[in-house]
Amino acid sequence: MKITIIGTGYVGLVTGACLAEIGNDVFCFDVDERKIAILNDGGVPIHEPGLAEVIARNRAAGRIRFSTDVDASVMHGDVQFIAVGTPPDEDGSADLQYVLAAARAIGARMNGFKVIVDKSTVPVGTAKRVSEALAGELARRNEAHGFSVVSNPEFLKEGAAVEDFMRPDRIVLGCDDDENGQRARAMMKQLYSPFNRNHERTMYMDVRSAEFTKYAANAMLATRISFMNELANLADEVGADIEYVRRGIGSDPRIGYSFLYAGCGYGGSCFPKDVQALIRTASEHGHDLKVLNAVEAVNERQKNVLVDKILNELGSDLTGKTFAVWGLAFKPNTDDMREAPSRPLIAALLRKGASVRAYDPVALDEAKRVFGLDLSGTAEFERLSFQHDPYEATEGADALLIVTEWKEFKSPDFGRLKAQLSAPLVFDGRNLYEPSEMRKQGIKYTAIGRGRVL
Ligand SMILES: NC(=O)C1=CN([C@@H]2O[C@H](COP(=O)(O)OP(=O)(O)OC[C@H]3O[C@@H](n4cnc5c(N)ncnc54)[C@H](O)[C@@H]3O)[C@@H](O)[C@H]2O)C=CC1
Ligand SMILES: O=C(O)[C@H]1O[C@H](OP(=O)(O)OP(=O)(O)OC[C@H]2O[C@@H](n3ccc(=O)[nH]c3=O)[C@H](O)[C@@H]2O)[C@H](O)[C@@H](O)[C@@H]1O
Repeated sequence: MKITIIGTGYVGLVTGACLAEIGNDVFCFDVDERKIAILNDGGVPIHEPGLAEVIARNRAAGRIRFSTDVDASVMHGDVQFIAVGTPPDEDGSADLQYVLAAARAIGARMNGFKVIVDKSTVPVGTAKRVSEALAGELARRNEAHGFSVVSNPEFLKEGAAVEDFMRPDRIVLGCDDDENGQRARAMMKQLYSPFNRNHERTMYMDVRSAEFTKYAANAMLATRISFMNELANLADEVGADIEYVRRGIGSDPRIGYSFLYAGCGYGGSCFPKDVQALIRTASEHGHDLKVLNAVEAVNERQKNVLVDKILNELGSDLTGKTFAVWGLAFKPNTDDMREAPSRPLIAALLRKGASVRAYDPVALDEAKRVFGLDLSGTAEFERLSFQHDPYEATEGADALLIVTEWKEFKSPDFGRLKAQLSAPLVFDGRNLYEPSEMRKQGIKYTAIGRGRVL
């Protein structure tokens, strides 16, 4: 099938590459000339395991190409995926300007039946607005081509995006009931049939329910995390260990083990913005989503939990102290720094007078860029440095802080750490180590919700 992908970010690029991998003819369009130039030079602008290989294979086979040519992109695809960003607006609602710009670009050029797929995460009612934008452009041109807008939200996780796309838990398709909607549904069914393998994973529903499903999924996952973080803070107070509690409740299949890890808060480009957007949608309909408001508030507080523990241990003036920070990306296996808990943590330490030496296996360039945007020109920025080796960061530091659970941090050389740190202090925002083992190593270890064993 001929597919156009509009927006070559995390979702668009993975969608395009994976659809090419199963034999489709894919045209990836972006307005960002820099990204397209990198892709046309054989590079990949983001770090996503396995993606470079899939792109290289399909480029060599002639099944995927990258361009900033909007006319060619609209001409190419019978199916046009909109995978542009939907960042939060000032009031927390999803900013739809890029989605609607993409819709208008299609409407201004289409010359035959098209299926337009909303892949971006968009609030209930957006497909209707996309339809109106397309119809408006067609009316302006005095042309009447058929089209249908399908909602096909994406559930992939960064760091495992290719794997998630190729082996989805489910494919949600929201289609209209009219003739064009049925035609679109048949095309989408054919497009996704290779992913269904042994049983049908595709779920058909109306467009609004599909749009809502995406927000409900992210809101539920964020809720589990904030719930566990709140209990972890209580565990610290009452002298229980949240790791035992996690295992104890996860074994109940009605609860399950996934997404029960307490930590220093959830980040990323999606949970924070999608929780906010759902709260905003609700308030537009006169509803106050009490649970989700609490989920967000708990997460905001949780991003400070490591700073609180440090101040508790070292006192409120951190002038002259140096902290090594391991892990900057919002989660492992990505270079994405959007809403990363490392950002407010490092900013707070710098504000308190400390120096920070930061290390991340892949996010250093992106970290330099975002901290430059956040802090450049300030006195604090002078006290922030980036290291290319984890032990360069810890040499002579007053404490080590762990913010992202990269695999390479799971089994460090504790002897070396202890010898390097000016005092053997580790503050772990991701509960990577066994407290009893740390005690044996002679390291003072503070984690999240592990009060009983400390
Ligand atoms: N990042 C993730 O893990 C997931 C993201 N999503 C959703 O998918 C959407 C995209 O997210 P990301 O891929 O992370 O965003 P991104 O920011 O990585 O990429 C968006 C791309 O769209 C391009 N773009 C903007 N306006 C355009 C236009 N008019 N025409 C062509 N290209 C345009 C930008 O230049 C950029 O390259 C968002 O709605 C997000 O919530 C959904 C599931 C997972
Ligand atoms: O809509 C989206 O963009 C995506 O958002 C999340 O994916 P992602 O943001 O890539 O990463 P997650 O693995 O969900 O982690 C999000 C944050 O939660 C934190 N987290 C996760 C799990 C956990 O148990 N505890 C916890 O603190 C992570 O450290 C990270 O900061 C969802 O998991 C995807 O299904 C969804 O498609």
